[in-house]
Amino acid sequence: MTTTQTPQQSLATLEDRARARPGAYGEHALIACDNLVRIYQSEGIEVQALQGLDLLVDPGEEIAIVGASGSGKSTLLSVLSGLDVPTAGRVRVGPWDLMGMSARERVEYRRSMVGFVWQQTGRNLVPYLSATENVALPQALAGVRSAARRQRAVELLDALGVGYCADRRPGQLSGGEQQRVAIGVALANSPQVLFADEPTGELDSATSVEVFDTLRAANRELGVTVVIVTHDSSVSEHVQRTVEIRDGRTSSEVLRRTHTDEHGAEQVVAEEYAVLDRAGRVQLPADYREALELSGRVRLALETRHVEVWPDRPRPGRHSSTPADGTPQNRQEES
Ligand SMILES: Nc1ncnc2c1ncn2[C@@H]1O[C@H](COP(=O)(O)OP(=O)(O)OP(=O)(O)O)[C@@H](O)[C@H]1O
Repeated sequence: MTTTQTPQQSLATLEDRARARPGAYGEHALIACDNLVRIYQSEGIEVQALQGLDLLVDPGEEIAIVGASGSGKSTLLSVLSGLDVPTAGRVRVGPWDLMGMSARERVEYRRSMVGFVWQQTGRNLVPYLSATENVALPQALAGVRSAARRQRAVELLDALGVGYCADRRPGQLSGGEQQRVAIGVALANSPQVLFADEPTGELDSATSVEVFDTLRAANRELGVTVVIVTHDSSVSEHVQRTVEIRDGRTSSEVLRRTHTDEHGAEQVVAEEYAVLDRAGRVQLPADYREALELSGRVRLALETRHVEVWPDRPRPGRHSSTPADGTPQNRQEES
């Protein structure tokens, strides 16, 4: 039997199908890195700094990106800040496609969409200007009128808890105060994203906590999405989400959330997740691999709600490599 569709029906069918189709990768994210590759050529040697990195950051998140030296953090930050273009992949921040920007668009992107705090305080602040004048400066470059920029500078410094520093120059501020004023400078032109590169690298741990608190205030009270890049893994105590980069790829995440127990007391729970990339690859943490001596080939078993990973170890007196303490149904056995 054949059915005939009216033009309206077929149009409705097409629309339904289009709506049911999965959206583009990361379409609701503010920052979407899709399979980013960055290859450096240095004296005939190729270095793959980013090796297919995927990362999504939602609007309003505060995240930290951590990783050992050489893992690719600075390369990723250079790409996201519009200073460098990846070799392959796609990267979008808000409406800006960072792969296809002209030089002029890059300047505009850096001026209006993103703000920066660098590790070296000298790079963030002009030494002969007061804190207020430092925060007013980027606004002047963006064409904001004098009275309005001064008012915003004062309000920003107050909101960040460093209003008392307003009339002091950087040389009259502690390292922590300088970085907190620098956060004000970064937020001067109301960017949607704040990138902080090792913002506490030159500070002791007590002062670092104050800077993290200020970044949190920027995130929670002013609604700015905050991305902190650091090699300091203790940062995960100060943010809700920590993404670890290993060998140029996102490898694991720590998520912190507040849990209320049966007595009404609030507890912070931190859970570690592995990251499954879009090709289905997952990196097992080193301590898991070492505990079970997992290496090379492993056996997978699909269970109703989880996947098991077994060492591929022969049992004494057997030819098969079925694990000694269970019989997983692997894919080969099922088919
Ligand atoms: N301009 C460049 N030319 C050649 N190789 C580079 C260049 N920049 C980075 N690399 C290499 O790319 C890899 C990733 O470097 P990257 O600086 O992104 O790592 P990182 O995690 O930021 O390290 P660190 O914490 O030490 O700054 C390293 O092997 C590095 O040597």
